[in-house]
Amino acid sequence: MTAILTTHGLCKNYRGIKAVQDADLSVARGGITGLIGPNGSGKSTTIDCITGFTRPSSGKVSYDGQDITGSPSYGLAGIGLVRTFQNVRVYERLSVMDNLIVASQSLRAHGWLPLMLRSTAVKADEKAIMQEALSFLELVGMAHYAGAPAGILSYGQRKLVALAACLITHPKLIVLDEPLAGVNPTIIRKISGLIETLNEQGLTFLIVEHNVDFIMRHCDHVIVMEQGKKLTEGKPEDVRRDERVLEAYLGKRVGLETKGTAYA
Ligand SMILES: Nc1ncnc2c1ncn2[C@@H]1O[C@H](COP(=O)(O)OP(=O)(O)OP(=O)(O)O)[C@@H](O)[C@H]1O
Repeated sequence: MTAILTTHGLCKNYRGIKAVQDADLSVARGGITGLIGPNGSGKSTTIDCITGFTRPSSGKVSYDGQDITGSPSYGLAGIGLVRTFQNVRVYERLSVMDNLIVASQSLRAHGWLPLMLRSTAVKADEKAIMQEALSFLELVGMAHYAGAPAGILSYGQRKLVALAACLITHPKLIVLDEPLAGVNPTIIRKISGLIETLNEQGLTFLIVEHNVDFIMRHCDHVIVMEQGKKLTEGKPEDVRRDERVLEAYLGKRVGLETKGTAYA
């Protein structure tokens, strides 16, 4: 498989802290790549650099044949690179439907005059967006909340809406930052199923997640970070057995398969 995203020599320093050091990473187009590592190993900083939420200190990020190093996040959504957050973000006072419409509208440009006059093109566009938003809410199982304020949703439900808000931008690559953290087993199963279904439809995923069982089951490639550097990468079954990973991630005497997780 060819790479949709690569980093070369990626570094990010925060004053004295080398959060990411010389990381060469690759995400295969059409695959599900997992990024794991102990707390503080640089996973979040890496995806922040990739998705334009922080500027790398040095190194290069390439996506879909373009150099996107340091590009702001809002520009990246327009070329199909979007992400979710560990601390899920929704507009609490807007309805669930409007949350998706805002995500969609950020990519559409009608110009101020057609918008002010609510031209036929704008009205037709609005109707199409609403239909599309509803279909994505149905996909994530949240259509019955379409008219409800997003502020009433549980943490797990917000994660589903945030995923739908990504999908309405028609991404090629979605970066998921700890999609399972803090959600119940039912929503974990829902999110797992959605990732599989969307991937079968051609969507590429890069997933940062502490739930190692989930990563091993769903990813076709796993990258392991330790202390800001790439420790190793490979197929889940190889990474699972790698002594360096066991040592770095969990301590020498504990195998990855023995770590208890909420994943069912
Ligand atoms: N804004 C910041 N300012 C200073 N140091 C930071 C900042 N962000 C991250 N760091 C440091 O960079 C290192 C890597 O942090 P990062 O959050 O990327 O790790 P992580 O692997 O995502 O950890 P976790 O799994 O706990 O979320 C840590 O030592 C962290 O304290």
